[in-house]
Amino acid sequence: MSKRPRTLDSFFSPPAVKRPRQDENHGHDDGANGEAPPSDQLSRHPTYPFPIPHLPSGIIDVLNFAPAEEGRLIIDQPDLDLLYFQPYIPKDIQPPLFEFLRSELFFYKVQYKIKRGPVETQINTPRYTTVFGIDETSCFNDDGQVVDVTTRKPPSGKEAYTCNPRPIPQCLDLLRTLTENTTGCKFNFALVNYYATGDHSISYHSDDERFLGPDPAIASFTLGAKRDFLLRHKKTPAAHPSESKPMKLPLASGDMLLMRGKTQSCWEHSIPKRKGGAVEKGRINITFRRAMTKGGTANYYRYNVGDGARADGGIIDRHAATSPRKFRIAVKPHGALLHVPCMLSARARRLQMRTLRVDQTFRDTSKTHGPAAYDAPIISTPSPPEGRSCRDAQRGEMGSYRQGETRHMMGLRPGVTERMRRRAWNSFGIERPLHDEPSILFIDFMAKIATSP
Ligand SMILES: O=C(O)CCC(=O)C(=O)O
Ligand SMILES: [Fe+2]
Repeated sequence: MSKRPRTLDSFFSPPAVKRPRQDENHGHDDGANGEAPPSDQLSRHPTYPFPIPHLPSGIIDVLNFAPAEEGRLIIDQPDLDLLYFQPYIPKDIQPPLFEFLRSELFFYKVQYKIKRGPVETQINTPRYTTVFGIDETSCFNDDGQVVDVTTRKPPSGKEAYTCNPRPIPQCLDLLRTLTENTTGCKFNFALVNYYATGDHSISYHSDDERFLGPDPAIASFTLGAKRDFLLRHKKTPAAHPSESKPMKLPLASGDMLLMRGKTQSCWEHSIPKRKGGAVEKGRINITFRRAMTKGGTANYYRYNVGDGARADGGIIDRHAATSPRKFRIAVKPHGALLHVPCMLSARARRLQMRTLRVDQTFRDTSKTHGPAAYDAPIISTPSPPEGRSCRDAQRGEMGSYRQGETRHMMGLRPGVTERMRRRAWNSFGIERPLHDEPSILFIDFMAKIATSP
């Protein structure tokens, strides 16, 4: 990290939104203080906008008891072959796993154009998505490079990928392996949908693309809010409507539905919009699939990550649901000042404070800048110890906010109790408060700004 200029203005200038380099020292403690997660606890890849933490061991331990229930066969309709686990993921870890994935994965709201005849239509995907994995023809070598499975060389020329495939991070790969063991199926893709509100949906479709091969098996997990999953037989000349009836499965947190056999070729499924408080807490759906060809990989990245997976390096595009930004906190012995340069458009954006973690490490400014040169204390303002969100701030708990500006500050009141300070620091992943440290410390961290739908 370069030295910061000393003026207040320069401190307040929004940090550049840049793509983290792979060799950046994410989450690594420089040894000065604190216990940021060790680097081997993160899944990293140049295609990731930011590293993804490994699953906490508490979740892994319980996950190993999955499936929580035996699967129930649903084969009583023509061409339907479902195995339904209610639930698959043990109850105790459903909420933390949901929260973990929601805050640690990066999601996109993809837009794309389709052409029907001369008419071009823009589609706005009505949910957040993200995808990891690569088809059967290739894999990632130990350096994270995409290589052909037989030659072990990067595919080139006509064989080259038009997207940047992303390896499945540890937190999803553990679940993928468990699912393979339970089902006897092979999966190389993890496609994640995040339905943040009841307005989010997926319309009737079937996952019958040729690149999945004939009669594909797809394992589909639910975490968070319960949502109805509708199924109906496709209208084909051979189908007799009287022989099959539409179905509704109220998929609840932890459930896993394995769709296999002719389910994709003969049936369609959807998650319709729903109203009501319960759906507003959001639902994550993870599907594991197996793609056979490069075309499958390109298709999945195009529709689930959009420009985020372009081979030319574009990562976080404007459709990103959660954009990682680097922020900076200045900690004084008697309080903390959090300066959050976020492009806040009133109710549209929320700072996901819970998703913060220390990215770089603290820096003792008495050595690098000299505390006298730093005038941050003047912006010290009352706010809740863990100033949760910009909305808190708008209720008057935020101090220095100038209309039309892209800067926000939330701070701990000077003189907060040791306990409050400890909590605040803990919320940034710092276990040991630096209360006897006389100088201002800077902590750089990543936060995600979620754009509400
Ligand atoms: O959210 C779900 O349960 C279904 C998702 C789905 O059908 C898909 O991603 O293809
Ligand atoms: Fe689907």
